Amino acid sequence: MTDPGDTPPTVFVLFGASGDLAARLVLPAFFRLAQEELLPPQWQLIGSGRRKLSDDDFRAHVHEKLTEFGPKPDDGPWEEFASRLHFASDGFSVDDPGRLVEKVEQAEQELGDGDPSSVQRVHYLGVPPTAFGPTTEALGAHGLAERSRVVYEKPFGTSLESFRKLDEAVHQVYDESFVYRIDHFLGKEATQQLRALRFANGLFGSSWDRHHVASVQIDVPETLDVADRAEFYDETGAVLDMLVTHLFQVAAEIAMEPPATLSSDDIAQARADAVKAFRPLATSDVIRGQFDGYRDIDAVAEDSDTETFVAARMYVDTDRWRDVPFLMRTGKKMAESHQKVSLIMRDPEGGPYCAPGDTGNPECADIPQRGNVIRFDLSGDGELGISMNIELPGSQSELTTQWTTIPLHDVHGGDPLPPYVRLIHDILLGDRTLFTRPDGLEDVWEAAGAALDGSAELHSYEPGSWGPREALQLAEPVGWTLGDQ
Ligand SMILES: NC(=O)C1=CN([C@@H]2O[C@H](COP(=O)(O)OP(=O)(O)OC[C@H]3O[C@@H](n4cnc5c(N)ncnc54)[C@H](OP(=O)(O)O)[C@@H]3O)[C@@H](O)[C@H]2O)C=CC1
Ligand SMILES: O=C1O[C@H](COP(=O)(O)O)[C@@H](O)[C@H](O)[C@H]1O
Repeated sequence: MTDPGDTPPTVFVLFGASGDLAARLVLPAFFRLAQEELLPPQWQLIGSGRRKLSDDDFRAHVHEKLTEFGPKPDDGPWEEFASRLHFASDGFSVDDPGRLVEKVEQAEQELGDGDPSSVQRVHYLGVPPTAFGPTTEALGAHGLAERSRVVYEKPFGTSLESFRKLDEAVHQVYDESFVYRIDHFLGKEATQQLRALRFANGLFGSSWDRHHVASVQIDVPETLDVADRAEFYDETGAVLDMLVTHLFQVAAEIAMEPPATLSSDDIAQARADAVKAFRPLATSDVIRGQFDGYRDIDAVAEDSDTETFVAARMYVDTDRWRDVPFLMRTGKKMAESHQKVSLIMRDPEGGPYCAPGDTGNPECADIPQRGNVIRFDLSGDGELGISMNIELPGSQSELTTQWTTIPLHDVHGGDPLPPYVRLIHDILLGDRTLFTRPDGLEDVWEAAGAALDGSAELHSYEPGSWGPREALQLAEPVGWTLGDQ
């Protein structure tokens, strides 16, 4: 991580500071950054909300949430951290800025060492998506957009139309270079490894195409329920919550052509170009599912047809990936929780070994199915894995599949960080590499095709299963590498 020592004094405004995202992800990330000494030398955080809270009330709230979600305040430096927390009550809108403008001015007087205009502002919109537009407009109207970066949570739009409307509203106030749209899967440690493994290793870079890869799988089953956020979930569903956001961005990281450099512009451009090449999903390429019992949850409509599961088979229309299925799957209340990205390598041809059932050479010896896989585990600190077919040591002549793994927390000298810690650090330093751009997002809606247009049938599935049976057929002939293939 880059030393933040040169970062100017910073006022960080957290809209939605009393909400769930702030409690579970943003405030813990801030505290971790303080622990790692990765915050600017001079900073203050102002929570913003419609309720009335004093600074001390807010500090008590943050203490309670850190105690619940970690890192624990007792691990320090809590007192120092708490002294930099403030709260601006009474909301923030074009008509009424509440207490926010005066709180920001006060912070800038304290931080600016006689020059408040030397203080940079970061506005983090941890509010419901419907509040993105009005809050941005209010930032412009009350002069708080000056000297600032603005951060949007996902989803940034729920359709092409709402995306364009929001994008226009944001650009009325902000130049694109100051806008940071979060997709936290891009901030995961193992996602960074996709680029490193491929572009820094000739062995893998030369295999990264349709000649060597039979199928790409981005598999994110979750055992998680939705009962504690049912209202949000019933309006959103798995396609918007996960598929066209996180899974598509990871697919773009895999599918991208080599960027000219590692600059943030080149990488974001490569990712955006990859999304542009996604072929719109056809109805036969999408399986939507809903777990049995979903409609009995409070706050879920009795006749809800929101999907809690989606599997999709996408093709990327570039010469590199022609005819290689990108299989994506995610759902709630499934059998197991994983976040695994796998490149399943093609079986060898023309030699003494071949795939089971290969009729070309009746003499050849069978190799294990899906024996050669490059895998990225995005969960937790992340892990890389490669499976190979090797000769079983001993007297018998037999192949077996063996995995070799690199858990990222074991890498000597490394210090894996949770995605929100990494992303907030990048925002403070002005590095936009891991954030989405409007050109990349606009094409997402086109690619979503049948996943969003309502043409894909809704199947039911048993809680604790791997989803509807139909999703298994989607992955044939290679099959999913997880679960009951
Ligand atoms: N929770 C999560 O795990 C994740 C959330 N997100 C995204 O983060 C954002 C916030 O999510 P979450 O914290 O769960 O949501 P919440 O419903 O908890 O809302 C956050 C806060 O925003 C304020 N708020 C609510 N409605 C409005 C409004 N109309 N205008 C202004 N402020 C409002 C409320 O504070 P007050 O009443 O004090 O004003 C509330 O506490 C959303 O965009 C969500 O999609 C993204 C990934 C994960
Ligand atoms: O954004 C979201 O992501 C989580 C899964 O990601 P994790 O890294 O927090 O495990 C998902 O459960 C949630 O539904 C979705 O909104």
